[in-house]
Amino acid sequence: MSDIIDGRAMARALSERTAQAVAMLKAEGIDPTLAVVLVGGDPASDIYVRRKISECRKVGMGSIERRMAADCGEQALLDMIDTLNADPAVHGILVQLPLPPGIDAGRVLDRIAPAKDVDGFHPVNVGRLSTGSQGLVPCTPLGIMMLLDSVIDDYRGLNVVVIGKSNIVGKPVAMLLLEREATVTVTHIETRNLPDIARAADVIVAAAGAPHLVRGYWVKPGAVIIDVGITRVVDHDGASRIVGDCATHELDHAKAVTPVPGGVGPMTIACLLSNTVLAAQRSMA
Ligand SMILES: Nc1nc2c(c(=O)[nH]1)N[C@@H](CN(C=O)c1ccc(C(=O)N[C@@H](CCC(=O)O)C(=O)O)cc1)CN2
Repeated sequence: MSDIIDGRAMARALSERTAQAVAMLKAEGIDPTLAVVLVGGDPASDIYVRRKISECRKVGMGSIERRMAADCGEQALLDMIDTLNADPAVHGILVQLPLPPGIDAGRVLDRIAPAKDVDGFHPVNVGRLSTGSQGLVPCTPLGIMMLLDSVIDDYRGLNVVVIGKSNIVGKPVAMLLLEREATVTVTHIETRNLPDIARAADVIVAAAGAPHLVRGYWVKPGAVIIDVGITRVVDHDGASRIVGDCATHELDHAKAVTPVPGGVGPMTIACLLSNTVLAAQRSMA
């Protein structure tokens, strides 16, 4: 039977440490504050934004919520970001993704001041991550590394297969793993013989957004499996539930797996708060 890596418990522990760091900053006269921008009315994004604001409150962090209509226009959004960039009371800025059609996400993310880019998506932070220098690291990959650290001491020479080459998860997590001297293979939609490649892995990070893509026979005994997928499916009886990228019920021979829900997802928001504390601490310097 494989171990289940409890993302909820780890996120709670991280948030407790963040709450302590927030209290220390406040004692020094800094009130760490996160600005969250939501454009349009995507229901899932609305839930994530509410959760981010409520988690800020729980750790004693300040938050600013800015909601804009889907048709607000790119320039209005860029102006909003300029205002938040210039506000010394704001330490972290996040624009919830995806953005509505007609708004260029690249231009929007480029506009956020790198020192306040707590999502770590700005090209300056992407560059810092790829050169192993100090920047802000994207939240989901940061959370994945913390989950992996709970079961792996030494990554040197381990074969890691990352499934999915997104800018938010696949590419940055590959960079973090390379930094630890793992041997990293990033696969994507055009990759041939994916099951064979996966079967050679000591660690699989499945971030394809394809429900139950990773089957039991893809996984070698003792491998560690990180499931990043979150897809809502509707059962025969009409009830909806969330499933990951891995057929977890076939993975008893793995060493450890992350559940969906309750694995990587909760770490994303906890890491967002810890990145905001980091940005606030750096702003003091
Ligand atoms: N600007 C950003 N946009 C998006 C990001 C991001 O990191 N920055 N990531 C995702 C959405 N996301 C946070 O924004 C996010 C997704 C899922 C979860 C989560 O806790 N999921 C739960 C299950 C879902 C549920 O119960 O509704 C879990 O896995 O246990 C948190 C945050 C895209 N956009």
